[in-house]
Amino acid sequence: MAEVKLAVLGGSGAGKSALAVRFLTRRFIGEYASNAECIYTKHLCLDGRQIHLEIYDPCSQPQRGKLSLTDELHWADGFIIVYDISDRASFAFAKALLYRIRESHIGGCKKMVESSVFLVGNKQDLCHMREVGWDEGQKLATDNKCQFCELSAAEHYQEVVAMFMKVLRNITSNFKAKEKRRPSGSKSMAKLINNVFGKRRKSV
Ligand SMILES: Nc1nc2c(ncn2[C@@H]2O[C@H](COP(=O)(O)OP(=O)(O)OP(=O)(O)O)[C@@H](O)[C@H]2O)c(=O)[nH]1
Repeated sequence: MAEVKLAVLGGSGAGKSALAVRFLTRRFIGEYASNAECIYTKHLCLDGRQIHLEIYDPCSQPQRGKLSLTDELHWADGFIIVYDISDRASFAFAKALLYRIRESHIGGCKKMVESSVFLVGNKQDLCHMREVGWDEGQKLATDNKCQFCELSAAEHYQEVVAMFMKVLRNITSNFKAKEKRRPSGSKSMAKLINNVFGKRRKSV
């Protein structure tokens, strides 16, 4: 079973917990304890493939033992970067997070990292209090070559599921691409030995 680790990152109050819980339980819960980070786990079937999913939802309150951003970058296979369309500060925070992810693209090649990052403008239902335009979000995503959508964890269950499934598909296709790229050491070594000794044996 493929293990997928997804970090949902963003500014305080952007709706990280609301999005994760909405995806996992279909329910929108108004208030979450913001002093606890959690890792939700879920088994799901994606295109016929069993996935063991871990979703990391950090807490915004400074806390002893809390994962640092560097830890989060090393831990996750993919990222959902959330901002609140009615809060420009959360958009600035999302921009800084995207920069850090691009700069750190640990292990994976740049393209793979970009495809496993999804920028989400949450709280679209608060359009009367909008501070960040859709086009600003789209431009930030284009500049960072990642996917983008605006939605509302409060009102859009289907859109939330579709967004999570899209980023999970990208992550698992990255896994397959990495598998293909991995030089199968044993095979190439066996081939090398065979070529060397095989030839010699033949010539004897
Ligand atoms: N109107 C509206 N409110 C939302 C939406 N998503 C989350 N909220 C509210 O925004 C507040 C913060 O939501 P959380 O999910 O706790 O946000 P968070 O990013 O996990 O917050 P921290 O844990 O403090 O970092 C809560 O009061 C939610 O009810 C949404 O789509 N629309």
